[in-house]
Amino acid sequence: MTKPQDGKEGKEKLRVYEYAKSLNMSSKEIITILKRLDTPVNNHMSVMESGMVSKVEGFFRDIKANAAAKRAQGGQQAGTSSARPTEKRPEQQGVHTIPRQEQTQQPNQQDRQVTMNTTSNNNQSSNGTQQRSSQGGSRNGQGGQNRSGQGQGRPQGQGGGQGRPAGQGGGQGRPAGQGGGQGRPAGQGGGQGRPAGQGGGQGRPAGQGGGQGRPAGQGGGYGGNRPGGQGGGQGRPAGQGGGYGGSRPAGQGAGAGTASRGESRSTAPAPRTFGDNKPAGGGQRDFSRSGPSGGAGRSGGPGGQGGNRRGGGKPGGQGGRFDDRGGNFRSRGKNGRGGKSSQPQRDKIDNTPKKIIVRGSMTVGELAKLLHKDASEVIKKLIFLGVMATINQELDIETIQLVASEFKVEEVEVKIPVEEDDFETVEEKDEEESLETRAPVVTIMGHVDHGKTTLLDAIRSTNVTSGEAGGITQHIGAYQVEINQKKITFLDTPGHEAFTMMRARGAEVTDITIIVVAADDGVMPQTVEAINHAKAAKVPIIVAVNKIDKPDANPDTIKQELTKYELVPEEWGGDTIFVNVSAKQRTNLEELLEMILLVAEVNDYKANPNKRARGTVLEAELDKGKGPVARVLVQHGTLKIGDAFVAGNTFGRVRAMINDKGRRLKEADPSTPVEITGLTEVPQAGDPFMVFEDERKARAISERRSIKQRQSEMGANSRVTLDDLYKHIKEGEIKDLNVIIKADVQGSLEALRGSLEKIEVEGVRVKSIHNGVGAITESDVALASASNAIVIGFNVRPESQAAVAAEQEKVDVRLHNIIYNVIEEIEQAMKGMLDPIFKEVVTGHAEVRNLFKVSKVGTIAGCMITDGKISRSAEARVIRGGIVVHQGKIDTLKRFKDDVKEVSQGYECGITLEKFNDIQEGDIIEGFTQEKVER
Ligand SMILES: Nc1nc2c(ncn2[C@@H]2O[C@H](COP(=O)(O)OP(=O)(O)OP(=O)(O)O)[C@@H](O)[C@H]2O)c(=O)[nH]1
Repeated sequence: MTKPQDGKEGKEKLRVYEYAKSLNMSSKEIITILKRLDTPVNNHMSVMESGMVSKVEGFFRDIKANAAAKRAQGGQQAGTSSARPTEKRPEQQGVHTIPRQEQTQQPNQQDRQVTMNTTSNNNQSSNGTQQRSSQGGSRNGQGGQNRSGQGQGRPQGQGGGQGRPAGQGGGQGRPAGQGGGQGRPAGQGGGQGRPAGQGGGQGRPAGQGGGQGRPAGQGGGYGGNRPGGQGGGQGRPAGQGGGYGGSRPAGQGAGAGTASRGESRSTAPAPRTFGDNKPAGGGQRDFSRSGPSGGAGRSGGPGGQGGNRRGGGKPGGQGGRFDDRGGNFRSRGKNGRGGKSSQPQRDKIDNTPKKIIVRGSMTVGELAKLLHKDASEVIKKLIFLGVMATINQELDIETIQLVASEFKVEEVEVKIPVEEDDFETVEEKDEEESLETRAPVVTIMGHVDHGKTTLLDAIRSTNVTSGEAGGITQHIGAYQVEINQKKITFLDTPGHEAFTMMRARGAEVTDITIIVVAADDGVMPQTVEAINHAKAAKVPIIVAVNKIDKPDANPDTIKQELTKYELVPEEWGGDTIFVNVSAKQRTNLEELLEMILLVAEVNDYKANPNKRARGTVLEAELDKGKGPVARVLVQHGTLKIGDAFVAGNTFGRVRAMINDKGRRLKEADPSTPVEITGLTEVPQAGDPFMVFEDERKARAISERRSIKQRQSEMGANSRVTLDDLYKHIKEGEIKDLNVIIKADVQGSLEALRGSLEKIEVEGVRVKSIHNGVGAITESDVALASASNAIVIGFNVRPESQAAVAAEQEKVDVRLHNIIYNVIEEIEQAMKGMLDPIFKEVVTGHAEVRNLFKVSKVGTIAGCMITDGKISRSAEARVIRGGIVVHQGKIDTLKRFKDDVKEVSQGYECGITLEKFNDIQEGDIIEGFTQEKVER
């Protein structure tokens, strides 16, 4: 009692909930007590006036006094021996057992119970808890009595023995400890049926239960008006009945079940119970029921009532179902008012998972299942979160996370499955902060003999001698050099064939290209090819003017020539970096490397190293010793030993990894080239590579990919051909037709290119991505394949290998010998590319006769259709005095209150226009549509 006072003193205004808290009680309990004391309050936030506090305290004192009296009485009735168990042992058991609910969910209650129990032994304590306890105590006391009353009825040992073992019996329904005291000693009564210990745990706190039906202690409740004591005995322990509202005095209940209600109910059940193994004291059912209610009864009190009712309500026989019926109990508890708060917890085992894995959106029902909850519980949470949802409603991941956190799920792991079979097409978006700078990947291209290989070797050996003294570089398709503490990765397959082949396979590996031009030779056909390949790939170009050591070297001529290909040196106002080098003499190599770093810095190449690896197979072969080996460039994530992966249509597990220096690696981060073993088959260069969680999955994916590839090889190709150009354009919104022109002589080449590039019909134009004199080569086909281009041969034929490649890659090669035919063919194909022509068709007119201004809707024009019809889907223009004042869409079209699709001549209708409210009486609304016209 001091507590509440303290609380009050501490604050100006003491709210009900604060006061309740200080007593370790619920607000509802306090509100109920206040009501009984004729000082009703509205809710838990109401202010406790000082008078109220003292009233409540007085109330508690009365109860304590009553309880003490009853205890004394009970003691006499039951005899000391039986009384003891009730008060001490059983209670204690109960307390221990019960905690199962309370420990997990309501520690306070546990405390309360304990206190209560204690209090029953020590009624004198004066603080809030004790008050409660004291109530409890009284109940217990009663229970004790009741039980004891019963105790006689059924021998302690017996009842429990059979029906439920004392230890257990209390079990859920009700804690053995309590009621048991006398009626059946915990130890005994419980017997088999249900262990006292347990029962208590869940059903109701040991301390209370009053052994059987319902713990006497409870009955006492706050102020029961009816003599529960007696009835309690068998039917239901008096104690409970008492509860708050109980009309009978709790204290008494115990007895023989005399209580008016007690009897009727209790008696009926009792027999069964007994018969069934339960100790006489209380029918099992009674027990059980009462147990729950009473027990629950929050040690202190309210439970009591519920207990009574229940006890009575259901015959003992049910007791056996304790466990299963938790739910029932609970709900009844509520109805009965008693122990509302504790009861739900009793039955509830918190089986909410600590962690859930979410793989995309799911329905409310699915989420409920995942959370081990009823859908209704999830829906309830959603309502709290402001989302009205049905069981079948889809929830997005964010909402799922919110709901999960509401249920106190500690971790929600979101695993969005990627379209795993076509993993190369899936673009993984990384958070900006997860990205780290990676080394640029460089490819060297250029004309034959201009020094590509020499340059690559020079760069590599420069690096070897400087950083990797004595190291022997391995050929693994690429190597890394380090300059100024920054790495650069070079693909060591020179030439644009490999580059384009990669691109044709969808692998965008290169970040920067170096076009090598020999200063003594100048720009040659393959130089141009290389430039075109790089441009088609939209990769920055650095020009390395090589062989400047040669006496006839003339770098400026090279610069001059390259301006034709839009490669203008910076010093001439362009943006292309030119570096004069001598691969042979290793002149200016550092400057070249620095320029690469500069371009890299500008482009800020980044990747997320902290995820599973993805990359591209640079080369692969069957090694006699190692089996299939693949040289892979890791582009995203980090590749680790033991990772299961798919490479193209093959799969494997990384057994060993070596880098370009021949060192064994355990991990390879982005831009690192590595040679890996552990494949089951040999993939192809350019194949995409990706790590999966396990080998089984990797195998399944690779198998599906193989099947798919075979199917697509048999099926239609996806390359652009003149025949299905229109279809491709429609699907892909292609607005340029890429062509590669090969001709017999420069003159006809220029003529053809000029004519084709002039074809430009309404935004669609021909783009010559590469042209040259001579036969159609494999490289032309590869470029066409990579760039979705058509190859036009004028008076030339494809080389045999190119023909095969074109066949394989499904590249459309058109061979002509009359320029006019080429142009006509291309023009026709392009017609399909044109956007359709639309013609406006006026559907009708409406005259605005009335205006209705409706807030939130805007101005509704009450119209009469004067001719034709107006459709909801049509566009409309507003004509005022012959002038068009607005053109836009119709928002709503109504006949009376109904939305309609169209209204015809002679009918009235209401029209609102999208984003236009300035309509006036007398305006004419003209409805019109756009119709497609064939070209
Ligand atoms: N004087 C001089 N000769 C060079 C230089 N770079 C390369 N060479 C020579 O040019 C010839 C061709 O060099 P490569 O490196 O094989 O040229 P490439 O472009 O790789 O040739 P392909 O592999 O046939 O395409 C070799 O004899 C080199 O020694 C240089 O900077 N100065």
